Amino acid sequence: MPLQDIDPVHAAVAAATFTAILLCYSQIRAFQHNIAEARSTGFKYVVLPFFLFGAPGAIASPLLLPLLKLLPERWTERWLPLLMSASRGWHDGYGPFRAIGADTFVAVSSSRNILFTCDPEAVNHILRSNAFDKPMDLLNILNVFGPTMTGTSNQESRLYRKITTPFFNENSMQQIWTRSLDGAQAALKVLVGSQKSRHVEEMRPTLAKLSLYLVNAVCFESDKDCADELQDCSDISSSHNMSYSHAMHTMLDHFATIFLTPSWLLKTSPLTVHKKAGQASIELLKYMEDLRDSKKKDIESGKTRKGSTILDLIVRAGEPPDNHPTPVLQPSAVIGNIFIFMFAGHEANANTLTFAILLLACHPSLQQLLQDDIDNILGRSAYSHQNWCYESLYPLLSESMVGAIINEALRIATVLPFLPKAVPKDSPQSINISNSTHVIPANTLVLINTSAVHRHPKFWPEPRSPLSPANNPNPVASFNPQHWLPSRDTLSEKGGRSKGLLRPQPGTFVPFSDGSRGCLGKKFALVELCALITRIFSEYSVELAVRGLKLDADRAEMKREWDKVRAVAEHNLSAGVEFGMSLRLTAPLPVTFVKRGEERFAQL
Ligand code: HEM
Repeated sequence: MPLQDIDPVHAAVAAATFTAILLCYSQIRAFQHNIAEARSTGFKYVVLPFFLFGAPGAIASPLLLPLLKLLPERWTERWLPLLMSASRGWHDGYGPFRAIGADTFVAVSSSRNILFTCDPEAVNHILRSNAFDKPMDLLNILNVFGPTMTGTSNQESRLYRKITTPFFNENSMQQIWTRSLDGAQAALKVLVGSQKSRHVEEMRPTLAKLSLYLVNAVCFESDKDCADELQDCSDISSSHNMSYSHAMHTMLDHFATIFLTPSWLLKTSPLTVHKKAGQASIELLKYMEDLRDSKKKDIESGKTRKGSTILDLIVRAGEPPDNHPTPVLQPSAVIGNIFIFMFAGHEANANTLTFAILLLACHPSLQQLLQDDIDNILGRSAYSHQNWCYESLYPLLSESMVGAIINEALRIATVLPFLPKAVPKDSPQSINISNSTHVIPANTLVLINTSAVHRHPKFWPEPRSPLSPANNPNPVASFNPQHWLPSRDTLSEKGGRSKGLLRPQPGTFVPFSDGSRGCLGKKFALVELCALITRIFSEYSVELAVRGLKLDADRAEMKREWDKVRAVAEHNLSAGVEFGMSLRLTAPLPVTFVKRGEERFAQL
């Protein structure tokens, strides 16, 4: 038939049909191939209709997931929780593993297979083996300002770690200890003022500013006043439109928008969300460039001590060494790594501290045990934190109820519900579980589900709440710092004991990850949290805010009101928790800070 006789509509339909058949065929082939690979591992497998991870997943999820949720549950119960891992992973905890009946399994999709695991042997092996890399396609979200230690391959990240590791020495720990004690005092002034007790509607914003202030003071040489930073009243210089802290927190609140929207659109879009996100990222970039430039000047004029801060180490590595034309760090990596330390160095601390305080507010009797330990350890120096010596007190406090509470908050409110890893594209990796070897095919994505690891029923049995058994998960009912102090309360046998605190079996407690890509700031975070908790609870108790109760209310009435407020707290600490850049409480949970001795609900 001559070409001009072909009906264009028919031609288009034929082309579309052919393309659709080709697409279906290639999808079926890809599924067949990936199912065969999943079988070859010897693990159970589940088939996913889509691969909803990384940037395409983040765009498609808001449209697809609500539709998939409309399907009958019995069709979706095995795979939908896996597709919703990013938003629901913490809530579901061990649930998906229980549903599938295995601690390690493969989720098959046409584009890529995912190995999900919460098995301690597998977790320990994967985290400690350098052969498992980071999935850069998923983590490049962190490289918005330039390559970062967290968002790059093992090889590149090793260079950034080598440059910054010298900062994490005992001198820096001493500094974070002292600054945190002063910072806690400033935060208490903002939260409670000079009153004996005060309701605080939302504690997290103040604690987030405090953690950001601390990381800037110790790692980035900021000389800003803590009280000014906490109240957002530091001077904003003429070259900026937002305070530093406002820029950082707005940027983190809009991280996904910034990552997914092209920068030209952020600049020109009329949408408020784009404008806010764009302005915050521009402002934050300017702040980081200002820091870099003023450090460069100090280095040139010899005004600064070599290697004393993260800023110094990063900026020096960005300068060409004598007789060398190129620096060790590229300019974009200088800014990228300044950003990652600012972000990683405060967000997780603020969230962990918020959870720890709120969980203690729900448990007055545990708070009392904490304060007993603090009093015993501090002795007569209790009221003047200026004399609290890091070298002598930190080891004691970290092995007491203070350390137990930090570990328990890290266990329950797992800051990162997943640790992503990847099998290299060109070499399959084997893991041993219970004396069986499993070969994981090349390019498999590996998701260590830390929420399931930390709530694995075999290692961390959880009591149900008598108040609201329906809450799932139930951090309030599960909060049991005495897990960590077996000598106070003999719980189930779980591994050995390191000095005072329980040392859990390898692979059952990994809030900071582990191995060569484990958290570089682990001790920094633990020292900061220890100082803040000790300083706050040495002087104050924190109670759930029970409003409208008369001063002469009798014990029964007080108990009734308290139980009501606690049930709301249990619900909010479960349903009101979200994962964005890290796990956060987003529901309101007002508390009352009370001078010790003035508590109203301690004895109920
Ligand atoms: C409660 C506080 C903290 C928690 C729970 C925490 C947790 C983690 C986890 C789980 C990772 C591994 C992430 C992954 O594998 O994708 C990590 C990495 C990292 N953390 Fe932390 N972190 C905390 C505080 C800090 C602090 C205070 C700093 C710095 C001052 C810091 C700096 C880093 C850095 C630089 C990395 C990247 C390491 C690498 O990729 O090689 N973190 N953190």
